[in-house]
Amino acid sequence: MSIRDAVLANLKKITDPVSGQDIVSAGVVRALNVEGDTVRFVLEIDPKNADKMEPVRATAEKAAQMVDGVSKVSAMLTAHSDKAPPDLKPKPKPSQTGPQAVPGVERIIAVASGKGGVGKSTVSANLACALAAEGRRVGLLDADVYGPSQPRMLGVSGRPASPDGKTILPLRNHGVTMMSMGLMTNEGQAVVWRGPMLMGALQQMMSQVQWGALDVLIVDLPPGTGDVQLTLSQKFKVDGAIVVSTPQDVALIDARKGIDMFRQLKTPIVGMIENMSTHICSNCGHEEHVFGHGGVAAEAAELGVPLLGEIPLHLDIRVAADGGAPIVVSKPDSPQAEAFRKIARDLIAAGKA
Ligand SMILES: Nc1ncnc2c1ncn2[C@@H]1O[C@H](COP(=O)(O)OP(=O)(O)OP(=O)(O)O)[C@@H](O)[C@H]1O
Repeated sequence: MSIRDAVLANLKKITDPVSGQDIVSAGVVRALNVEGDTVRFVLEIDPKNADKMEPVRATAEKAAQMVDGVSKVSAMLTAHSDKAPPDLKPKPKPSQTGPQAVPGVERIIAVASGKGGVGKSTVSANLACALAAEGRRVGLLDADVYGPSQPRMLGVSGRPASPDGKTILPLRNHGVTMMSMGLMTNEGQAVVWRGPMLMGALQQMMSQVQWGALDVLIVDLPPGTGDVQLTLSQKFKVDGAIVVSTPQDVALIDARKGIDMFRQLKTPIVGMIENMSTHICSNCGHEEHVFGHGGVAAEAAELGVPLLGEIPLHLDIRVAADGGAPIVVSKPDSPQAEAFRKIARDLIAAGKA
């Protein structure tokens, strides 16, 4: 186990007195940095809890110190307000054209799929939580207006507040700051989203939601190659796209269309993920390939894009997502969670997330 993983494992044993979760899952541990035998991290807290959190800081420092190979630890408390992170967005100049960065957001990664139902939202939720567990500041925008699923997957309910009528306060769980376009409409009300409306809503999500400072904003796109994909890539500087596919031919044909679209839009392709790869029976351990296996690896090789990982088809992944705590949070040590966590670690190591 690396020093970083061992430190994270020790920090996970400490409870955040505010949320009741462990301090890593609660997103309190930030900017964990290991250099040789020196470990540094910050605990991001609401300033009004400073007194309560000082003993937690001292315990966290000791916990990191216990790890073999660590000789120096620096843990600091930094102020953060869950309710209203500082608005880091200067008003855009009217003369600005072309794709823009979102101030305060270091990178935007789009998660796309050619075909619906291949597990794009499940992958987005697990990647977001896995990156947060590694200490990254992560935002997740559910841009799937036709079937928003992130509130359920991340276990958040309620509607986002807008105290001043201008800014929108996102929701937060498992260390991930989340906003869903589906939450902007009335529950149970079918909405026909037309192109201009979608464009307006997406821009509103980027510029009016108080994301705070983020290392990475993951955008869970609707399936296919429609208006949301176009608007996102044309209006905002998208640093990379991940295309999720199952191994079947029908899904792969659509995944190829997705990759073509991003290439035309000049959005760098981070890679492909095969979801619902091998299935291992939870009763007998028998391995079978429900949708085939390796189809995405072959397609990725043909298209010249990296294969980021293969996620097994496993009942626990669905049950966890339906239960509001993705598998990387509810069973972080399972092989299923490890498949997601490895992708997250590789993305960080490659400077992509
Ligand atoms: N690896 C997996 N193992 C088991 N179940 C999975 C896996 N990936 C996704 N699922 C399940 O498949 C269903 C569809 O997944 P999900 O909603 O993530 O797909 P999607 O591609 O985002 O769909 P849509 O196109 O409708 O937005 C969900 O019930 C989810 O829990």
